[in-house]
Amino acid sequence: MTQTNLSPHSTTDVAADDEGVPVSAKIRERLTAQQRRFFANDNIADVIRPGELDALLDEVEEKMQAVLESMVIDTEADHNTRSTARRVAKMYLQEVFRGRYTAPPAITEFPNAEHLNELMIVGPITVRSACSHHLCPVMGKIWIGVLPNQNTNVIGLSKYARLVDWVMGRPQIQEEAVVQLADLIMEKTRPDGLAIVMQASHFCMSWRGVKEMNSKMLNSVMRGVFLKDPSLRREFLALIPKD
Ligand SMILES: Nc1nc2c(ncn2[C@@H]2O[C@H](COP(=O)(O)OP(=O)(O)OP(=O)(O)O)[C@@H](O)[C@H]2O)c(=O)[nH]1
Repeated sequence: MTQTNLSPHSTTDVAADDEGVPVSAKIRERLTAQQRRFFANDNIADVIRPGELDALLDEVEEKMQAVLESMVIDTEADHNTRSTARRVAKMYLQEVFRGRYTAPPAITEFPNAEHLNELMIVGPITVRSACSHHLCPVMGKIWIGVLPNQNTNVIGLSKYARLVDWVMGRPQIQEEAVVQLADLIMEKTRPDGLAIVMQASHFCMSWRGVKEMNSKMLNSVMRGVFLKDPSLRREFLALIPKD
């Protein structure tokens, strides 16, 4: 049996036979072969092989450097922008868009031993995201309401924040982000009902464009009993603090 001693993120275990092919092309090829979507708000962690994230970082840095050069910025002489391409590549891949490139957070599930069936609300959970259109920040908050049943898995409170962080750490549009989050929580916990409200400021509307400083987008998604029971929906909405 052969054994490798390579670390999970070593660049040296990227196959040598396809040297010269950009790592993004290799990853795209796998996604296409699986007939998988790879939109900005899709997670592609499972097709990224050990070492490839480091190679992707180098590739994005190189392309970002070309963007700075096309913007006629003298990154050699300008000490402030000398490492900007690397910083931006790291920011995209390892920070603000890491929800595309990393596996979902581990979620510890507990059986609903006490047969809890009362409404539970968690929030506000901070949202840090970016819009798919301009890659401008989207900053906001989310409230999640869960109506469990006897078979629902109970998950730790902090795990809701981890799931929000994972879904929002991708270029998103708000309407799709809440739906992705709802699908994920439904899949993980299988409650009788789920309600999510998100409120966010879109910097593409304040920093640029119409330069509207105070408007926010508010949207919600309701699943299961929240769709059928108006009084439960009202109870959830009434319990969310208005600030
Ligand atoms: N529905 C929706 N729209 C969004 C979201 N985030 C940003 N937008 C909008 O997406 C639109 C992109 O519009 P375009 O007309 O293609 O881009 P643009 O010419 O730069 O538009 P302006 O922002 O009006 O200058 C803008 O109106 C943004 O305000 C979101 O989460 N949901």
